[in-house]
Amino acid sequence: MNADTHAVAKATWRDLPAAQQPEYPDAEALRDVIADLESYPPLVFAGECDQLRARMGAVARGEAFLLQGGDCAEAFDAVSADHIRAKLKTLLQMSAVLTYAASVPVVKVGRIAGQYSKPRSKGTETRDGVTLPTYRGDSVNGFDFNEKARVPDPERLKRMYNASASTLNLVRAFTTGGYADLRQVHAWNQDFVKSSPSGQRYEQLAREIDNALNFMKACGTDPAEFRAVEFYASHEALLLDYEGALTRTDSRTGKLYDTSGHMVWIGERTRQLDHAHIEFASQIANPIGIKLGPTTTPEEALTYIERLDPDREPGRLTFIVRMGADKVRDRLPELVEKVTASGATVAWVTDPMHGNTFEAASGHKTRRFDDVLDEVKGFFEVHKELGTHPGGIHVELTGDDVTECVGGGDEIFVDDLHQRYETACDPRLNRSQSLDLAFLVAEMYRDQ
Ligand SMILES: O=C[C@H](O)[C@H](O)COP(=O)(O)O
Ligand SMILES: C=C(OP(=O)(O)O)C(=O)O
Repeated sequence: MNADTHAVAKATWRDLPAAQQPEYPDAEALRDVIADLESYPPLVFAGECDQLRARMGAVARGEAFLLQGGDCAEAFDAVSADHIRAKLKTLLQMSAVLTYAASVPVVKVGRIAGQYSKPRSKGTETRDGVTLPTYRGDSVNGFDFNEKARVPDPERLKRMYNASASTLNLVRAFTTGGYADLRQVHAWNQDFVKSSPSGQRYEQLAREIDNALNFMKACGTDPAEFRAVEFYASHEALLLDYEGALTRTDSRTGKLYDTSGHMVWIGERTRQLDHAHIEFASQIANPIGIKLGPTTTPEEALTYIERLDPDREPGRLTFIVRMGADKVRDRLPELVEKVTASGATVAWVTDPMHGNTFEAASGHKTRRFDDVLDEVKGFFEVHKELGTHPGGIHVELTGDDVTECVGGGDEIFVDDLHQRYETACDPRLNRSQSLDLAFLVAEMYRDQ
């Protein structure tokens, strides 16, 4: 990166309308924070973003599978070794199962170290006759329902930077320092299979993985890949003040990179073609995701390709489809057909969470495990029918035993939701539901 002055000279997105941005009461305080952020070191190196683009290229070509997952909204008070370890452990366990079943490399990407900002459906929230600005993530305002907490505070952008830096530091230590050893991860999976009520169903697959590992051990094979894993960080590029301040010119290539994370995505609520988020994404060289909801037209999808992947580089662009279990089989085929016919090679990934949210009678936002699974099934069916590659899954999950989504092998009932409902925004799969999903997706992948 260039040395001291990191500010991007021509930020073409700044003059365009941007949805979902906080209204800060003190513009000067915001300017000061942005100046500080611009002086901070990058959180990731541009070369790592290039490496992930190459890995995503393999996903787009059908030679690898993406596992992208983590919290809906990270929280500053959850930046602890226990939370980070549990989340990472769950992702590693899922990835071990998927790697074996898919027989292709699994690209591991966390919704982590930057996922602190939330787009919301409503600008305000009313409780007992009191109306306040909605909570927009710890990077913007406080979760507590009082006037002071809900005022957007630019100092929180610096806290997001620091929280992301310490999370990334621990993730790098865990993934390269021995914690992610495949034999250890497999032993955790064996424990899950033994102790989970639905575990018997997965015994066969777990035994096959065990045999494969024993065979390699007997052959004297002990590859370095068993002891460390490549793991990348991603988040929604929502707050353009923050993302812009961390966007730097790479001294090797002269290109711009958003150094707040390896991969960033543009959400369903901010993907307007003539708005700032798409323009921002078009300027940076990171691998980019775009969430595609059920109203996405093939023309829009083709325009995203024109704008974001003009060089048609596999790995540059990932379409993260979140249509809902009831719509994916109807709406996805036309998109995949037209994109494929255009000659572009994008990665297709399913987000089976965001189209399947509903409010339980208790008032908790929740999702049914069966709907999540059904959307993944629909996504696989569409790709099977069209002869294209179901490139991966993007899920909201936690390593903790929360009760936020209903169903799963270790079944959570609607009446259980209140017991450990801890998400700051949308409901996440808990550890056992996440592992159930991995085993079930592994079975689907094999059938494919
Ligand atoms: O995570 C996605 C969105 O931020 C979330 O679904 C918005 O939730 P809301 O509809 O309660 O605002
Ligand atoms: C806001 C999100 O999703 P979407 O843009 O698909 O609603 C998200 O993934 O956090």
